[in-house]
Amino acid sequence: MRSPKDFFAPLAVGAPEPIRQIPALPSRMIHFFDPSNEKMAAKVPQLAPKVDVLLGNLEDAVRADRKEAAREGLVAIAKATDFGATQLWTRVNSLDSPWVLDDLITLVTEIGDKLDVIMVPKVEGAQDIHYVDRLLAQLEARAGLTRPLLVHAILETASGVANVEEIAGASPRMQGISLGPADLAASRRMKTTRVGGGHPGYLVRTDPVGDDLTEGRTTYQQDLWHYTVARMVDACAMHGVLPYYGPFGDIRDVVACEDQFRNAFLLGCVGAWSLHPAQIDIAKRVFSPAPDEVAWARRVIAEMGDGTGAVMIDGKMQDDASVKQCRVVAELADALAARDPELAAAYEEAGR
Ligand SMILES: CC(=O)SCCNC(=O)CCNC(=O)[C@H](O)C(C)(C)COP(=O)(O)OP(=O)(O)OC[C@H]1O[C@@H](n2cnc3c(N)ncnc32)[C@H](O)[C@@H]1OP(=O)(O)O
Ligand SMILES: CC(=O)C(=O)O
Ligand SMILES: [Mg+2]
Repeated sequence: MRSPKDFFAPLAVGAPEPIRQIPALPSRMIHFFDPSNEKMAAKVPQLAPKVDVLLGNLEDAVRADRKEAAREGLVAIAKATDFGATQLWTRVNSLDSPWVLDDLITLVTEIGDKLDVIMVPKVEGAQDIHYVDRLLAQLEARAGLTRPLLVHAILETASGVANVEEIAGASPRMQGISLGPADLAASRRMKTTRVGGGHPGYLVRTDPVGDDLTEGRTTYQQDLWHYTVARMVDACAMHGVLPYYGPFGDIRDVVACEDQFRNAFLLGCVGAWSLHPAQIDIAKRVFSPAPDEVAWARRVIAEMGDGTGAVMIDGKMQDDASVKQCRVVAELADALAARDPELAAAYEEAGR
């Protein structure tokens, strides 16, 4: 086991100092693109100002015979593009694949100064993060990087979920964790055939009235991902890293996508993946607190003064605990407004 003190020292001579706090940068949508797909790649410069995070995907959804092209495509795009305040992330291939070593060596060496976060798929436990942590330190030292790359784990195996707390705390590089519902469903041998979202068969039913077991019994669909998302949020909060909902594969169903993203937002997630341009605005809308909620939060904070004691506002009791929730909302709103002038104006207007 690593001593907590080791977290303050680089894992290779010449590597940058580990960071002590994960920056709370806006990351409402992690927008995936395949750098080997010319049509998608061509859209990157116009998408960059519209998203918080652009992610060049090298793993699943990139054909095996396009892996090298995707890696080289990402290097070329990163070198040629000014991303402004938008973060550039990548998802490398899984640690047991024939591609991941070259992914990491090439990307850190060629564009390590442009990349913010490396997403690692199919993380099973702290050992996977430790492996990546040391390798990144060696590569950073060799590339002369001055800023450490951060690591994001995808929670998409049964053992990953069982070990999520140790994964979240495995390295000072840990930036966040995303739910990976598709691989997770396969790993758990769930009987679904979808990428995220609900299932009409997963439900509860009200009791029968009299002897009729079929009529008049309302059913309520349940959320397949509630347990995992809630557990992931707790693990992330415990270790100061950020939780995300992952992908919603039914691109056409923008309504259910918004519902699933909102559940994750309310439970504590800071963002979700957008797989298609149609999902960008959904994530932006959902993961930006609503202007009336922000106005309310700011009002509670103002009326609570030093934040202690109890007051009544519009018939609702407020105390130290509710003001803390309001600060979460207000601080998120401030961070997003600093990046998004339209949102800043909407928050301003709602507060009048
Ligand atoms: C379980 C997981 O691992 S999820 C993560 C891995 N999966 C991914 O990354 C998937 C990324 N997305 C995609 O591959 C595509 O969006 C698909 C396959 C889902 C749909 O692609 P298409 O059938 O081309 O969608 P559609 O025809 O609606 O696309 C419209 C336009 O948007 C472009 N586009 C589609 N998705 C993206 C994207 N993610 N980023 C940028 N542009 C995109 C298309 O190239 C097309 O461009 P055009 O107008 O110049 O022809
Ligand atoms: C997100 C992802 O990789 C999955 O759902 O499998
Ligand atoms: Mg996966």
